[in-house]
Amino acid sequence: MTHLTQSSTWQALSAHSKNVPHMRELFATDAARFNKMSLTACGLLLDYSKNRATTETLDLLFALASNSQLEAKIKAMFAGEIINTTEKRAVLHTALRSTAEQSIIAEGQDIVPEVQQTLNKMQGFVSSVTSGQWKGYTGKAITDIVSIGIGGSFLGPKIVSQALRPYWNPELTCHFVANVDGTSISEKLKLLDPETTLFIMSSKSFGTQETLTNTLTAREWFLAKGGLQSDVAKHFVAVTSNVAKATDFGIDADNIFPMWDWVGGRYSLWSAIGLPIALLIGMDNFRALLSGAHQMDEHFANAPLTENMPVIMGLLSLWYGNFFNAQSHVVLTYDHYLRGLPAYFQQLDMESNGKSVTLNGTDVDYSTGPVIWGGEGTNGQHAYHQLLHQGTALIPADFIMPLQSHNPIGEHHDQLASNCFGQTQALMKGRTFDEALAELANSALSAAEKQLIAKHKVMPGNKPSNTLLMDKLTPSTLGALIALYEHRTFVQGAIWDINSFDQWGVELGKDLGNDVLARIGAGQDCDALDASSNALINLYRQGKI
Ligand SMILES: O=P(O)(O)OC[C@H]1O[C@](O)(CO)[C@@H](O)[C@@H]1O
Repeated sequence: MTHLTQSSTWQALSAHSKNVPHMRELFATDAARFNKMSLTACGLLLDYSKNRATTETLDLLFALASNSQLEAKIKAMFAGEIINTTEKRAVLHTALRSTAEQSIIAEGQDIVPEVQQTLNKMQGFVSSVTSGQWKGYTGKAITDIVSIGIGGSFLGPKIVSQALRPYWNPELTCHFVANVDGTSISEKLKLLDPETTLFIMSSKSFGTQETLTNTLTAREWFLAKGGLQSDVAKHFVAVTSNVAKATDFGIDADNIFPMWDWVGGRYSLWSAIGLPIALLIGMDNFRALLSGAHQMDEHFANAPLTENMPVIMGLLSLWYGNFFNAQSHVVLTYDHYLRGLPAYFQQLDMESNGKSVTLNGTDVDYSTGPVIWGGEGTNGQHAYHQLLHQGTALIPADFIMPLQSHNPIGEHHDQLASNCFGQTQALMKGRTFDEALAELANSALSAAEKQLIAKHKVMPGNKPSNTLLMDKLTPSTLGALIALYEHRTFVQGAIWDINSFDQWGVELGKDLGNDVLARIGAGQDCDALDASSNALINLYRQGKI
């Protein structure tokens, strides 16, 4: 057994998990439950009262956090210690949203000036493109941006841009290409005019197959459509920590925006990887996004554990994963602009906490990161919510909703909000057999049929949910919301004693993919691998089954 599962707090949580009353009872016996179990920070309100938690539960969870040295680990991250031990890197995405007055040391050097310089370079670029001063090769202003990148170099820019649609510059459109599937880039290129299109190649490593291939295709298209090699600099810029590789690739040195090893890919939207966002919403709004995230950083670093929003959310999710065998966690956004957020949180959390060994290499004997999934309310209510209400799996849920809509038409927002609050209530209360039977009292069914149908209508309830509210979706509240989930992921990784900042599991697939590519191109049938892989490669080479 690991130290964690051996600890008396873990054992106490395990015993306590069998004795928590149904949430109906918890609400019935405490009218002040919402007041006690909700908090506001950085423009967000978290209602965590609809959880299987009593004061004893929370005390034990906070003790677990303290015993795991969570506060010291938070300090170590903010201080730039090498907490990504397998890659020997500091983890300082928080420095990207620090104030210019701060001083943050990574590898012996204050990194704040570099961060500010890059923001200023972005500012100059954004103003040059949006003012029309930046011209394409025929002298026309840029109308279309194509952002090429994958993983964190795609999801952050795409989903944050989508979320901040009301703030877009109407003169610009942004397209996102990630997948190496030629269909993806082909369909985008069909819409574009090379004279007015600017490509942003985003790759921290500058070595990711998908991004390199898509950029080469974009460059070939540009040249085939009439652009000259000498015009490439007017239409291609790059964001990378590998400046040498980007220049070798042919990107003009002036058109390279730097990022750094101490920024993980899935935490990089705050760096120049966020350039597509900045172009669309303008630099003032981009800075407001950073500032919202910075406020959440301050809250996370300074609030006591018991009043710390990311800590509370991280602990409650761990509670269900480790003590109620919850294998997944659903994120439900009641705002069309936030429809991409579940996919963003999916990479953030699953790439970070999908780990099976502790920092010192011991196999874990507890569950780590759950499957994160979700979608947009109310659509999901007519699809997968059935399983949330009556399925056999316990799936804790986060409901996220702005109180004011950017599009306040008629009764739409009242209906959206009532669905959101109705769902959390239904999950919590459920419906008992007697209630179901009473509802059928006046129906024409026979007594036996009523008994049977009532059985099918029973909903156990006691299904946990958090509700996160904000006044309005703005760059600042969105920044705080995303930083909240980043830190929630950190809290869990810290307690599980895993490295939330590497991603070795992705590498084997990449290596074997490259090996298969070589075999496909080898000009002869493959017989060196397992029977299945050989057959699949050979069928692919023949082009028919
Ligand atoms: O920005 P890069 O280096 O192209 O990497 C893209 C993505 O690939 C990964 O390394 C692995 O999927 C992600 O963490 C990262 O965001």
